[in-house]
Amino acid sequence: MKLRELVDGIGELLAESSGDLKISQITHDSRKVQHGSMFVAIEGRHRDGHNYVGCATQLGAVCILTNQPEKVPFSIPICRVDDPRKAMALMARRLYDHPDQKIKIIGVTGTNGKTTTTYLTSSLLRRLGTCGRIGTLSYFNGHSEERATRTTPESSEFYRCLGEMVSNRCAYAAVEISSHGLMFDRVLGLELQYGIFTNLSRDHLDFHGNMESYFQAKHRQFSLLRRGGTAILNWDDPYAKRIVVPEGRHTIRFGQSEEADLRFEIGELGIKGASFRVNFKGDTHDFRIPLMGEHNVYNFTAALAVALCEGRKLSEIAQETGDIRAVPGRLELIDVGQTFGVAIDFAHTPDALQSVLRACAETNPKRMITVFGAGGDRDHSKRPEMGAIAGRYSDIVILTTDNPRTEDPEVIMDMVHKGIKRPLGPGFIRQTDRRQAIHAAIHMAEEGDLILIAGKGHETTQEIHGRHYPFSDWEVALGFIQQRIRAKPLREDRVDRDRTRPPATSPRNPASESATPGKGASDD
Ligand SMILES: CC(=O)N[C@H]1[C@@H](OP(=O)(O)OP(=O)(O)OC[C@H]2O[C@@H](n3ccc(=O)[nH]c3=O)[C@H](O)[C@@H]2O)O[C@H](CO)[C@@H](O)[C@@H]1O[C@H](C)C(=O)N[C@@H](C)C(=O)N[C@H](CCC(=O)O)C(=O)O
Ligand SMILES: Nc1ncnc2c1ncn2[C@@H]1O[C@H](COP(=O)(O)OP(=O)(O)OP(=O)(O)O)[C@@H](O)[C@H]1O
Ligand SMILES: N[C@H](CCC[C@H](N)C(=O)O)C(=O)O
Ligand SMILES: [Mg+2]
Repeated sequence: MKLRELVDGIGELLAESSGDLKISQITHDSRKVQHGSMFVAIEGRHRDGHNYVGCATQLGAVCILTNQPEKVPFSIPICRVDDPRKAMALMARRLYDHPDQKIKIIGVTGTNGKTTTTYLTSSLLRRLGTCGRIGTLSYFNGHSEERATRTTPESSEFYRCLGEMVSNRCAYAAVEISSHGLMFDRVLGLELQYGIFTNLSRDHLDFHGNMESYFQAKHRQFSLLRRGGTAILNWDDPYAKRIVVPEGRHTIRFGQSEEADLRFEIGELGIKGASFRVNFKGDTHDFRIPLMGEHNVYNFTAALAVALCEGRKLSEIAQETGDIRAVPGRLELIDVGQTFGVAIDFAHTPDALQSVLRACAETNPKRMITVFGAGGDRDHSKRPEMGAIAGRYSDIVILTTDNPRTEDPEVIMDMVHKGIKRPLGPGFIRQTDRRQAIHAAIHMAEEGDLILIAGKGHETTQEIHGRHYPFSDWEVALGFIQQRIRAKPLREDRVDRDRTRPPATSPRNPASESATPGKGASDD
């Protein structure tokens, strides 16, 4: 696209003569610059993008988008704007030819359940057309999957990915919209056909300060709904009632509340999944999904709302839920025939941990063993709460390290420890090394016990001081279970190989055989 067309009405070209330049790509990251790129220089919290203008130019950038042209000492065409992130979003949307006008976008916001809901939505829509996805696990453009950098990437990547979905003839895109994404204008300009609100609970207060600001950030998603679009709200969450849906948009309230338009009633919850009855506009059907926990019934119902709006029938969807698969790292069971259960889950907020521990309790384990920690450089206030919840629902708590990032793991663990409210001993172990913590859980487990390894889910690395060390809870746990099986063979009839995923399926860095921090570290 010509530079002049891209900039028109959004910014000011400092040398009008450069208007005919062709721009092929737009990026905020000098490392991703290609020949023909517009480089957006952003002054961030840690680094100043202007320091990378030289590098961007060498890599082929042909124009710089900035609010501080005086910081660009090179003779390169400059576009001046007031806010580079906002301008980048509007220009990226233009460069990729307004992809949100060509496919229906389903935005999902909320503290927990976004990733699961986007997967379920794309699964329920697949008979109507391909559904792309943007979120924590990966970006799927309808043809190939790329490793995710953020849950909601910067607008340059976000719109590029939507553009690829259009080229790959996707009919839909299910996208996770994080509160950071909304605050940093990563999805500015986007028009949503559907806006889902899953729930709101404590998280990210390091960034938002308090729950009210956090809610207001999430609330922004609903201003993106296009006329005729639909807000899909979890009516059992008190925050949903405060969401103001703009005029000319529809609303579907889902949940167990009498007031819900799409109402469900839980039947049975257990290790094999959930059964429940759904009522929508007088039509009632029984559902059974192979996902554990009431929280997954909420996620499923949100996805169901989209499918129903798109014309699918409750009766036909009820017939096809058997092939739904667990999302990687979300209550994924490892079952290679051992006599105790092992579940891997991404719970890293108090509410998620409580939901997942409740789901585990519904399977009536002999003893509940929980291995978990809290991430560094993230909301401190959630740490003791997570400790309290783990203590409340577990017979044995093994407190360990998550991604400490730049923090001291012992300090993080001290904060979680405060909430656990039980003495160190057989019911409460502190083990800083996550690998050793998982080892301890697997070697103490007895027949009928259930081990939950929470916090890292699908992640295949552990982040320590800016370096990512290969580490996969799945692989580490599987290795120790197999070690135990070799030591004492288990009953053949319990082997369920279908529930054992092949190693390192994650789109992120595959973890190496050895999951020991210190080996094979990579820079961020
Ligand atoms: C708080 C936050 O979200 N910060 C994000 C923000 O950082 P920042 O504005 O401070 O940027 P910076 O790191 O100082 O860099 C400034 C500029 O220099 C550029 N740069 C930097 C280095 C270089 O070599 N070349 C270069 O061009 C950067 O691309 C950037 O444009 O912009 C950066 C560039 O896009 C992001 O990498 C960074 O994410 C940080 C690392 C992060 O951890 N974010 C998390 C909290 C996040 O966004 N999470 C949400 C929610 C997760 C969820 O709950 O699901 C998400 O959507 O992922
Ligand atoms: N509807 C829900 N309510 C409460 N907890 C949930 C719900 N759905 C999932 N969880 C819990 O939250 C964890 C993360 O789920 P998921 O990845 O779907 O959420 P997310 O909102 O995408 O999270 P993130 O913000 O980290 O990307 C799960 O592993 C589970 O423990
Ligand atoms: N999307 C989440 C991921 C947290 C994962 C958890 N393992 C941790 O490190 O806290 C975040 O950025 O807060
Ligand atoms: Mg997610």
